[in-house]
Amino acid sequence: METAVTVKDVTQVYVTEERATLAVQGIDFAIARGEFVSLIGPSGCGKTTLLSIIAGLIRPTAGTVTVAGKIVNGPSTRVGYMLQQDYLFPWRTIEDNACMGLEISGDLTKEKKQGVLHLLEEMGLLGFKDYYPSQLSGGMRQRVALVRTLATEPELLLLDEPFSALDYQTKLQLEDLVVETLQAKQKTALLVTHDISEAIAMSDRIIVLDPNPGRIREEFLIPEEIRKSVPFEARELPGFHALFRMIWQEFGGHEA
Ligand SMILES: Nc1ncnc2c1ncn2[C@@H]1O[C@H](COP(=O)(O)OP(=O)(O)OP(=O)(O)O)[C@@H](O)[C@H]1O
Repeated sequence: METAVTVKDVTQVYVTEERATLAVQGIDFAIARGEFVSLIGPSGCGKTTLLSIIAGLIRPTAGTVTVAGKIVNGPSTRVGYMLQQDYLFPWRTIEDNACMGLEISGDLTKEKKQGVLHLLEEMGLLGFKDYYPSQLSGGMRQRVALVRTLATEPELLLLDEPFSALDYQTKLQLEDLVVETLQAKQKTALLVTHDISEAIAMSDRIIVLDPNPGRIREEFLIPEEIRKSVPFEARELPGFHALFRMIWQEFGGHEA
């Protein structure tokens, strides 16, 4: 299987005037092309730190990351980032917001713009292309953020709790849409979430981190019957509940 991402012996120490914090230590994992991996673990175990390192936003104190065989040493269009907040510009239309990533990378050709319109259509947003963000619901705005992220055709999508600000029903709908879209486009994804159900329903594999310092504690491979179902239906399978209980017990029934 082709490797899309390698994280090799990554350690991050944050140094401030008051203290040095060992945020993550000796993190090693790889993600295959087209694989969907979730990172879960207690607050402060270094999930966002790891995503920021993989995105090239911060340089690790030690270790290396590669995406599509190239060492990450700064932000690049090979990596797309989707966050809890949509960060749409209120004064730009939906179409113009969706084109932002391409505009910033100086890549907004006629064909690429056509691609954005196609993505908006796939997300059921084409009829809203001339609207402004304030005229859309939270779920629709997150779909625009997804279009903006996919428009630059990244090799890897980093998803940092992109559904946590949405109501439960919208969150379930968006989970299905994201999984179906990423599978159809054979995209590689790394999701950070506090929601164990979301991680099981969406992923091929879950990496559990321990805090102080952040280290890999355990990995769970998601059984095929769950992987083959869309997240909403996966939640109904008996194997889903067994896995949920197992991971829940790993956390001692505490917050993930
Ligand atoms: N810029 C920074 N400067 C100093 N310390 C930091 C910085 N960013 C994170 N940390 C520390 O590094 C550790 C890991 O933080 P990080 O935000 O990566 O964890 P997390 O697992 O994403 O947390 P949460 O689930 O609460 O979002 C924490 O102890 C945090 O206080």
